[in-house]
Amino acid sequence: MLLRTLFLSRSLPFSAGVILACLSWLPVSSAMASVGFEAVLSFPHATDLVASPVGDRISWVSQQEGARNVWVADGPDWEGRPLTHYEGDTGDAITDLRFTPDGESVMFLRGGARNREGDLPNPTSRPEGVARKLWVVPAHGEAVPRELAETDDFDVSPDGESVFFLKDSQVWMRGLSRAEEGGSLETVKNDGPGDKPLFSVRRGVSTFSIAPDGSRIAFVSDRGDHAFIGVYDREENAITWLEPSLDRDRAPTWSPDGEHIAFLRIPNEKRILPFVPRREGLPWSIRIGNASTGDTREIFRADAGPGSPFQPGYWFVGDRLWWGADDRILFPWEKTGWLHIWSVASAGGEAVDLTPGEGEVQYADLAPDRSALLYSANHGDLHRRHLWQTPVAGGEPERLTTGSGIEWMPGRTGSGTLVFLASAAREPAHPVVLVEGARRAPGPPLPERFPTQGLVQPELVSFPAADGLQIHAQVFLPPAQCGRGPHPGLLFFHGGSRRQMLMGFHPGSYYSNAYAFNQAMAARCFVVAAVNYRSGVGYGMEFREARDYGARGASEYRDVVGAGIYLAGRDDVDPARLGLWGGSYGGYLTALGLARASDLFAAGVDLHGVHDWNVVIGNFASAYDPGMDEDFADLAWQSSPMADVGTWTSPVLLIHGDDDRNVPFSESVDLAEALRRQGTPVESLVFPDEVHGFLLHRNWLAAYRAAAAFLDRKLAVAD
Ligand SMILES: CC(=O)N[C@@H](C)C(=O)N[C@@H](C)C(=O)N[C@@H](C)C(=O)O
Repeated sequence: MLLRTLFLSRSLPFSAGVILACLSWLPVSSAMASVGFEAVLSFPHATDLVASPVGDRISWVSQQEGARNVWVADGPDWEGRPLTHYEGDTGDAITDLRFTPDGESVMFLRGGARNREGDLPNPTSRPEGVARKLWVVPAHGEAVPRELAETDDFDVSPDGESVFFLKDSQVWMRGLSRAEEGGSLETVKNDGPGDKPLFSVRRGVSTFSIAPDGSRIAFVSDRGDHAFIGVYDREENAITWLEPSLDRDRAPTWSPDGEHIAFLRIPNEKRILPFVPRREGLPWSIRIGNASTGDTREIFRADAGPGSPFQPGYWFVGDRLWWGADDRILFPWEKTGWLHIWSVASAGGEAVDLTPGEGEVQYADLAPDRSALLYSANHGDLHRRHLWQTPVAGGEPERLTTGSGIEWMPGRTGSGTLVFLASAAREPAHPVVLVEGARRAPGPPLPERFPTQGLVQPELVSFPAADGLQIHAQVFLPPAQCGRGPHPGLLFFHGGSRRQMLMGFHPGSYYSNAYAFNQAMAARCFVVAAVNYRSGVGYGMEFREARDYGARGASEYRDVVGAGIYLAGRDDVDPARLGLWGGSYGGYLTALGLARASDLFAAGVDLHGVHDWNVVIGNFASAYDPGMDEDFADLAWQSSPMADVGTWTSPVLLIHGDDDRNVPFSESVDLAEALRRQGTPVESLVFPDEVHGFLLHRNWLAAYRAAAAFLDRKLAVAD
């Protein structure tokens, strides 16, 4: 950087230029150094927070520089401590954290999720291969994790005596016992049906749920264009189907008395494709099934229009129902154009909007006594998340948190303590316990080298897209040491696209890293704008299901242009030095911007980007055949960067892991070939056996370092 400044400063005689450049470089270098990538990515990121159903205890997963571990904290001191001690950047995800019913042990899965072909990720290319296993560790004392089974899904019986798990898409069972009082749980080898599943189902089981008394298991058997819900009775050794239909039944949810099951019934619709707007659907319904007879009855049916397609929510709400107190069934519904949680009596009747207002629920769960719903949402503060609780039959929601931070994943311990995950502009995701109204942070602490003081508070801005739609972005400004500018500008586009960047560190690890990178690029004297483009979440259904977005016309490209014009129009930005970067869907918008507007955007970094919708849609929808609807396939092609590669002249850095299950590696291979053929400068960085959202911390570090170096080379100094 210094060398380029030395020899490119035209406005002063060389000697003065040298002196000024040296002087001007030193504070900038200190700013850059104060937010180095190693340091700004050194934070612990908390996920998967769970509250013990008994007593005052929490557990969560802490991921720090690639090492992932299970932590625990106990009231009243709430001092966090690790229960596991996995070291190193191994890429082994820890998920599905769960307390045993007595709160004395924590169970979890270790190992990444399978792809559609059933392959487990192996980003370190271990020659011996990898596994995904269920572990249990005592929540106190000398915690030694014990392996229970190789599986992808599990649950513990309500009495804590048995563990049920999925293996080869069938349900297996093992007894649980403790070798000694207070010791670790272990499976009792000979308790259970030996070396075969507890029961076998044709076409297998995709999910299951154990009845409150442990005597029966409700399960979903997904059979392609339809899905059944069955109930296996352990004593009768028999399966009862809940009124089988031509639809897709899912989310079996037991009544507290174990006699009934609430479930979703969603009509199959063949031509539902991802990455295109969906505003209407064949209305879905909620039914109550008798677990003994299999008889069912409808208690709710979505109206036509908004909310007619079942919307599971993004990030955390998911495919689920809740059976609340007074037999209220709670469910997500977008009837108002905003994703809310509603409730209806299990006997049927009028549904009630529990989370009214202009905002959408991101995460929800019942309080332990089922009387109230705890949820995180962005009502009144669209660019953050805060917590509320509300009675399951409806009423005025009570706000639990406010302020400039972001809160999500609320829960209550068996003792009633409110616990949640939180972040802020300079604080990555961490667990919080509310004690007498005061926040306690069980840890782990930020490392000394984390550059808290080098981070900026992003500013919220909005600007018109090329078609006038109001678009919001967070702007990260360079520190004073960078001088007045004009500075290079950098636009960031999140992926998904059902995502939203927020006014602080993000709940998701992928975007928490991206937020940190944007902070680091501001410290390198870029003006950075993270753009919440149409088809993202947080702004309601109309914005999310924007007309003609994605493969149906790339209308979100108008937001890319609007963002470029906004940035170029800032006094502190040099319009000749605008860059783009983003991953996956954000890589798609980066590529689209460079392909269609290399005159506006001078360079870009495209991580695992989408470049041909007909390829990527086919990767998600195996039945998709471009030949079946040539008009759509042509529109999808015209909506893809590959269609406009001929006008792409600006340099690009392509970064991709070759075990990418979301966006095939070939998307970057094919784009590179097309660009090379026409002499467009293309650089690349490839990670063998790495998946879509990089599992290895070192790969994120390498990617961000390469991206920053590339953007520095192309944009940092005015020609
Ligand atoms: C079907 C669908 O929408 N899948 C998305 C979750 C998805 O994989 N989108 C990618 C194109 C993408 O953007 N992936 C990451 C970055 C994400 O945030 O999902």
